[in-house]
Amino acid sequence: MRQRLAILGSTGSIGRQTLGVVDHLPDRFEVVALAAGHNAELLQEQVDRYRPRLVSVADGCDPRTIQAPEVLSGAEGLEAVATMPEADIVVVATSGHSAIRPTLEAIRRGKTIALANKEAIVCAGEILVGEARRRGVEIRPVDSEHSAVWQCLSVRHQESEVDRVTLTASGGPFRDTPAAELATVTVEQAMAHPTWRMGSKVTVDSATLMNKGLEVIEAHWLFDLPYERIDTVIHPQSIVHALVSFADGSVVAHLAVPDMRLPIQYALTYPERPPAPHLRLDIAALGRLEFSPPDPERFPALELARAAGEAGSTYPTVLSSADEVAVAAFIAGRLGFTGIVDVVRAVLDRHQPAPGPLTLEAIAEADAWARREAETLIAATAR
Ligand SMILES: NC(=O)C1=CN([C@@H]2O[C@H](COP(=O)(O)OP(=O)(O)OC[C@H]3O[C@@H](n4cnc5c(N)ncnc54)[C@H](OP(=O)(O)O)[C@@H]3O)[C@@H](O)[C@H]2O)C=CC1
Ligand SMILES: CC(=O)[C@@H](O)[C@H](O)COP(=O)(O)O
Ligand SMILES: [Mn+2]
Repeated sequence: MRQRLAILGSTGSIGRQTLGVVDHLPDRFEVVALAAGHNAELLQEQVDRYRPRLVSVADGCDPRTIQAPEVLSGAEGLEAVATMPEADIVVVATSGHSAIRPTLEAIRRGKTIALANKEAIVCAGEILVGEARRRGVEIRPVDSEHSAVWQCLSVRHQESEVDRVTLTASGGPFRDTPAAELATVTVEQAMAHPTWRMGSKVTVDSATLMNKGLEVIEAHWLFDLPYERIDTVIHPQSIVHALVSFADGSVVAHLAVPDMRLPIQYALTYPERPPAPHLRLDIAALGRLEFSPPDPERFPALELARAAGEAGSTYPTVLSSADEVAVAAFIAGRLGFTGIVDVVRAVLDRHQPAPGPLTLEAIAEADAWARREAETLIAATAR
């Protein structure tokens, strides 16, 4: 029987590549629900091609512009897609924070989660992973490094035998840029990722290395590892996606072409590996694979994120929300590149988490507060 997919963020980079995987394996998958933001034209094309029963658009996009059996909108629509009774697997590929509650509700209904969105797990990892464990629900990583760790961990081992995991980072377009030049780099330069074609927010995060910082927090929750056992290493070729070191000194690495269709396909077909001839790695043609430590002076985002992760509570939410506002301001030309991390640090410094256990309400409050603080700081910088 075909697996039935609900895709949150179908018009984005991951969403479109997920539909590419469906095209490649049409006998395995059926698309039953799609949610997008504002790209109504592309969503309609997807509806015409994949015939989902349920569709949703974000607030501000008129649902009447879409012709489908059922069209919803806003937060309720996104949640309806995530919890659609017919769906077996929910692909969470929206950008930003909107998928936190829909992902939790999907877990509560026993859906398998194919998780690309890292912001949800960064902000609410404790809640989402806790709920998934209690209900025996699988959260399958789509983010390339986490898919790689997941695959490395599939070698037979005891939990206590895992020494550490290492996430690779391309280093982004400014890997070799001197510190003095970083303040004046352009949006166009930041968008020119050396190895991956992705949405704009994650591309800028790769340039600051905030992406890797968010991924350290993501790894902490997905693999239940303390922060001191999660490393990062610069690897410009993006061929090795992660490595797992075991107690006996063995290091198991995952290598693949830098193409998201591979981790997406693995998350959808796990534990099977149907052929994907278009994703072959030509080992002999690789030449050199390089590795070096990240430079904390030029790329302070990495340590800032790690500290926010270690502080826990709503600090990761504040990190993520302030970063989202600062990245948007950078893209809009209202903030310099190095200003992104300055703003995030300043907002984190001012944060006072509410006492008590982490709840979705506390996350929403911290999110709104951090966005306001970040906007105020950016407006002051621009004056
Ligand atoms: N791209 C990649 O290679 C990778 C991405 N990721 C992560 O995956 C997530 C998605 O990234 P990416 O695909 O690059 O991002 P894009 O910006 O390309 O796509 C985002 C998608 O989310 C939709 N969307 C945004 N807000 C809402 C909302 N409120 N309601 C419904 N839909 C919404 C957009 O709709 P629309 O365009 O119609 O407005 C679009 O379909 C991010 O968290 C990113 O960090 C992780 C690893 C790799
Ligand atoms: C494809 C993917 O998983 C991205 O998150 C990627 O990791 C970004 O590249 P960087 O290694 O430059 O952050
Ligand atoms: Mn990644």
